[in-house]
Amino acid sequence: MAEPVNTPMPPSTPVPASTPRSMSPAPPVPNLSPNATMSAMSRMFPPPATGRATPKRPVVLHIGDPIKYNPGTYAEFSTEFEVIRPDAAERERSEFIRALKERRWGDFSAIFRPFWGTGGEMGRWDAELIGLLPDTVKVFASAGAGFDWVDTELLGEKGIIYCNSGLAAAEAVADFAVAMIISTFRHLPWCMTAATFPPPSPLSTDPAHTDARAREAFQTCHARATAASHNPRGHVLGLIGFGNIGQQIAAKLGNPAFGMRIAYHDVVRKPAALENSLHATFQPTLDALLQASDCVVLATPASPDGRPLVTASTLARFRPGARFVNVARGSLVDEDALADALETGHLAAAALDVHANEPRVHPRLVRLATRLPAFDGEAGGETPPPGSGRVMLTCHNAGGTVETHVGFEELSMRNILAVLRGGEAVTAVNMGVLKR
Ligand SMILES: O=CC(=O)O
Repeated sequence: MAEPVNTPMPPSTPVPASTPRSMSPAPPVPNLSPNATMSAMSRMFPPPATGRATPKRPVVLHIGDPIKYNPGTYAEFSTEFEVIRPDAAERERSEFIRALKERRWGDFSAIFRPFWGTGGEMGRWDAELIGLLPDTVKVFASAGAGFDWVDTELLGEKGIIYCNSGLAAAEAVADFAVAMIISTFRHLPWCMTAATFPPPSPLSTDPAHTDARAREAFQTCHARATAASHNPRGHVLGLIGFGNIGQQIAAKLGNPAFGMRIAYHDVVRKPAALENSLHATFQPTLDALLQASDCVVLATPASPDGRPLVTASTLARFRPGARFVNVARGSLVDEDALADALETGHLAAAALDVHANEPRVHPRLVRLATRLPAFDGEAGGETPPPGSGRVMLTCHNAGGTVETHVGFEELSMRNILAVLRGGEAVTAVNMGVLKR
């Protein structure tokens, strides 16, 4: 049964630290400070002043968890609209389809998904689901930056505006990317694995540090990681995608902070004023970017056809010893080819927050992340052998902060308020294909 939600908010379950982010073409980088308050967010995404009373309140279909962080905006939202929230069972695909077919929720005007971790139970928003939406739907506003799970073009053909929330996630993703980029220069997975090696057995009473293998792992890493580690300063950071996230990464790692030299490639060159303010050099082709970069970062949406951008042939064009970071989508990378490039040492290191078959992480990459480099006895030299301990792997966490979720909720509501009041959406992504 649908849960009526025009009542005070129930406490909701904690928001999973899943991950939002957007690589969509960027408006100017907003000041989404970690301390952004509800009212600050409201100022950032103000509703247009075109509200008009309607005799019957438009219906909003709210999929996923109840609102948790923005009671003020929600009070406005739920006064203006009749909000219907299908329960978890109704959100399963077969039941969701049945409900749409029998018009269980009537002629709703908007779809509202405020969280990334819930509200996706019905699976991909493809022709099957979109074809069942009533003609009254005008806007679908969702948490999350990526929209590879929804056919935004088809929504546009039906006259439905799709709004993402990448703007709210950009700072969190960029911060996480900074950590990952530094990891590729300093081999943090190796340092961390060595410090905790061997993992203590639950039955052992022997503290790890008395284990000879633990001492050896520590001392080897302490002595040898130096030869493989570099300061990011002066190295070229090559960003594939220069939307909100790419720009924020550039701002955090370029001059004067970390002193990296910023290069980027995107489908559309950014205005000179923006390039100048971020000291960013445009590379007109992907090849040119790869050949110029010491560390390549993916910050671009998934390919519409789901095909990888980073393949064996792309990897062959990276500089020998380059580093690679992915905070975009796992589907953009051929993971076997990446494992090959790390095992041969063509790439020095990688850091991957996203994976092609989440929640499964590619076993070759896991091995590369968790095995300590095996030195070839005393004769092994200073440089560690390629591959092992050179990959940082995380669980699609980059965008997952409280501040991001505060922004997701607020921005999704602001988008719906704007469109249903007859104004402009704040973060529409499919206006180019919208049939009115
Ligand atoms: O990956 C998460 C998102 O798309 O926001």
